[in-house]
Amino acid sequence: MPESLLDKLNDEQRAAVLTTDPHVRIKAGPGSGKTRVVVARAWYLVSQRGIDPARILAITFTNKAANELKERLAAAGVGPSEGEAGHGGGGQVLAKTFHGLGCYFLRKAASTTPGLGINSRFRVLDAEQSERLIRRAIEEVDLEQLQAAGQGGERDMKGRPDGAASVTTHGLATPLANTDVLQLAQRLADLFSSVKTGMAAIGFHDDDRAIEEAVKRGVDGMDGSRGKSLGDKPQLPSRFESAAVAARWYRGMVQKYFCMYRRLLLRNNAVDFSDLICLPVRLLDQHPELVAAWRARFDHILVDEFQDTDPAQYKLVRQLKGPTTSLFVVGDPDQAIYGWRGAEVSNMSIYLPRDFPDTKTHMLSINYRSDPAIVKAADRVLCANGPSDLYTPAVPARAPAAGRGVATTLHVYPDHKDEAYHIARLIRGWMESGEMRAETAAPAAAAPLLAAAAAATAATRAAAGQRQRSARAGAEAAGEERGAARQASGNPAAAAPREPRWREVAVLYRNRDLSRPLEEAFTRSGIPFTVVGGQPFWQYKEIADAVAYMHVLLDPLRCDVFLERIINEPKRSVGDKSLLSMRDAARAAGMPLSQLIFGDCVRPEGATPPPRPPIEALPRGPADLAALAPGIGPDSPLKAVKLTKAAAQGLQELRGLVLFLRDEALRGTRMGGLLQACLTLSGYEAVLKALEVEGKGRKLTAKSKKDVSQDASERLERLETLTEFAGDPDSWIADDSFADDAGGLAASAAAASGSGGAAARDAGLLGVARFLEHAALVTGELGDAKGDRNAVRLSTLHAAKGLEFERVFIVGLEDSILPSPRSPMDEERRLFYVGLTRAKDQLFVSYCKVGAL
Ligand SMILES: Nc1ncnc2c1ncn2[C@@H]1O[C@H](COP(=O)(O)OP(=O)(O)OP(=O)(O)O)[C@@H](O)[C@H]1O
Repeated sequence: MPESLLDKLNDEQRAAVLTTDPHVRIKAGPGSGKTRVVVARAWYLVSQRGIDPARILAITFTNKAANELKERLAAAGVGPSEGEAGHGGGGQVLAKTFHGLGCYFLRKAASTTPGLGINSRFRVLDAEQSERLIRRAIEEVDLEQLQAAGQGGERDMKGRPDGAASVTTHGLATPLANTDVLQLAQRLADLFSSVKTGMAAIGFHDDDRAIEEAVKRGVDGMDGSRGKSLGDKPQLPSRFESAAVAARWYRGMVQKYFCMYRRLLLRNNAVDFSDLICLPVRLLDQHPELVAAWRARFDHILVDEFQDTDPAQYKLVRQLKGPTTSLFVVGDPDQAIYGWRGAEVSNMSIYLPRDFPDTKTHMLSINYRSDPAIVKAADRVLCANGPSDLYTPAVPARAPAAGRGVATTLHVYPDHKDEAYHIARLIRGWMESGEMRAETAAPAAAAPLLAAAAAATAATRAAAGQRQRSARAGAEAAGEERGAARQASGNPAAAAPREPRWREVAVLYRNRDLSRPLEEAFTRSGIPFTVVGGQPFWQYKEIADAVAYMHVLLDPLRCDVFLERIINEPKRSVGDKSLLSMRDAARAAGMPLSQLIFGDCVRPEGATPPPRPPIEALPRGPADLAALAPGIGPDSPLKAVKLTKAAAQGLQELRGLVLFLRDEALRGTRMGGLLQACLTLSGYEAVLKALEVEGKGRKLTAKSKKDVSQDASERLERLETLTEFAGDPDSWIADDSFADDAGGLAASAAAASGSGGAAARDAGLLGVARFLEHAALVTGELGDAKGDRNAVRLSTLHAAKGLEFERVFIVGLEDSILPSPRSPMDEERRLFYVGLTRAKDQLFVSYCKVGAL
């Protein structure tokens, strides 16, 4: 393989790979072999130029791309072999996403750099967790303002005067319902991210002036270029005399929320996704010794999908790049589709050649993927964006496909239901006619497997909430397979059907809403499908709850955002009123809520836990837990909190649970075991099991058609998937940032394993920390957990980036949908271009006369 790697490149690709220029920019059109070039470059540097692999840093945009890169490097002999931790030590290329790299950097830096406010066991909050914390920040600011205004008395859950949720500022009270807090938090999440990125990019990190300025820029940026307006913001007081005053007020509030949010992050020993880039940038700005150490580490930095970098990411690359480090970036400005989240295509088109004037540009223009008609159609869409320096017309490598019909067609339908129905019919037709079936018949023994595959597809669909219907459809599909096979021949050996290639078909759309009619039509037609970019697995409530329990277990004294999530989940009588009283007590005592609750009962990290009780004394459920924790001491501020008897009992059970599980972790119990024990002992599983039995025939809500029992069994299924996953560390430890420096966790895990032996990689608190890091870093990318099922892909255009399919449908080409009025037209064209160029053989684009769903 290694010798032939260069032989597999075309002239353009080879010239790029073999370059000796220090700064190289590769403009790679769709289907032109970007990944092939990055892999070949790393291989070439190591095997032909004798570079130590550990002196190469490869940065990708998604975990999927990072994994693919690592696999291909391993296959080419320059990556970690199977089972090895890919941490870049021991002569391995360090291949990370930007966020993975930031996390790796911060874990190392947090233990040696004072003043960061987090330790090296910091946790990474995913988008949903950050939003939760922002909601808490809004509530805290609100409360501070109320207290400053001298308003007390009865309060609701958020500490506001009962029944009158309000944001009070400068004497102006504005009704702000809980739904508005939710909305505001969503908007602030985007805004805070752009504020942080802005501050990092210009090198202002901490002082109030810098924050004020960055907030102003962020707010103004949202108003203009991102298509949102101040008027969009929830419940702006109507009595401001002018828009300018309203804007000033809003900025002032945003700044307060921002500062409070940062305080809460530290209190939770947490960073959010933007921090993973912005904190390393800040540390490198402020600590020249870190810059020197990191720059000395790499001779070569390779960056994939460079067009999607934001200003802070680009700055990080420059900070890590020493004067003699070579920079090799690959990207396609014509596929830049993330402007809405801060990506700057100018990093590739303008700033790189400006910052490194000797930058050499290579063009990869040969498209190996698509039929020439598709290449031509896509190019025409792009040309409408006007001239660009880095544009070269794509050259199709393939000849037009013979006998496959027209490569590109436009369809018009009356409405989206009809559109979905016709697409389903077409796809079924292809499979039934044998046109899209595997070339060779599956071996006879595989027939049951085929049925299993169809049923498995249906079962996976169940995870998205359509279990019974899909299962029926899957079973029908499988039945049809068997029927067709029986008919085909009386010979049992020849009865094996050729497998339909469902996975080679994709339906792409601009908005997620458009998947609904498609899902319905496909379910009715028995077409196995998977929704990419649907609800990510990690964001299902029960999964997020289980993860929150593990966070509490890992760091029980700094975990408020997770503790509040599970304090009454499952119900243990610790309701809103109790929580509010405890929050007050914690505030008065100047400590986090988590410390108030667990401060006197959990053992610190390095402590030796008592021996495990004999089997008969082990707890079996919530009722056994209370006795495990010591009673609340007379000096504890918790003692003064007035709780009902039931709430006090519930709290004591939670204390017992956390103490027990943490002791188990300190004894070296492995991650999968801890998770299972938590779900059993907390009663979480039992509650769902009871609902599964008792909820038959009851609807979840008046509106929802879903049955309580069905919902419970789907949740249980997902929890089962999670525990299985947790019990298989190879699937989540490959690339964690604890590899070199576990901040004491490795030592405690080793100690826990006893007799000086090496602890399992997933043992104890280190195992928990590794698991949680994986969960946080992949959380946004897991719409379609594995992506390897044989099913039609339903996907947003954004989520289809980097993928390819034989036949692609792009639906909903209507003015209000694609192009979206909320995004600049040139970016919408690029998005369309990305969609078009996913197709290898056939492309179907459609719009409806009545666009509304
Ligand atoms: N030199 C080559 N000879 C033959 N096939 C090639 C060559 N280079 C790339 N390919 C094939 O072209 C296809 C597209 O490559 P790849 O997926 O790397 O494209 P890409 O540049 O990442 O595309 P996009 O940006 O559209 O996602 C792959 O199937 C790949 O194997």
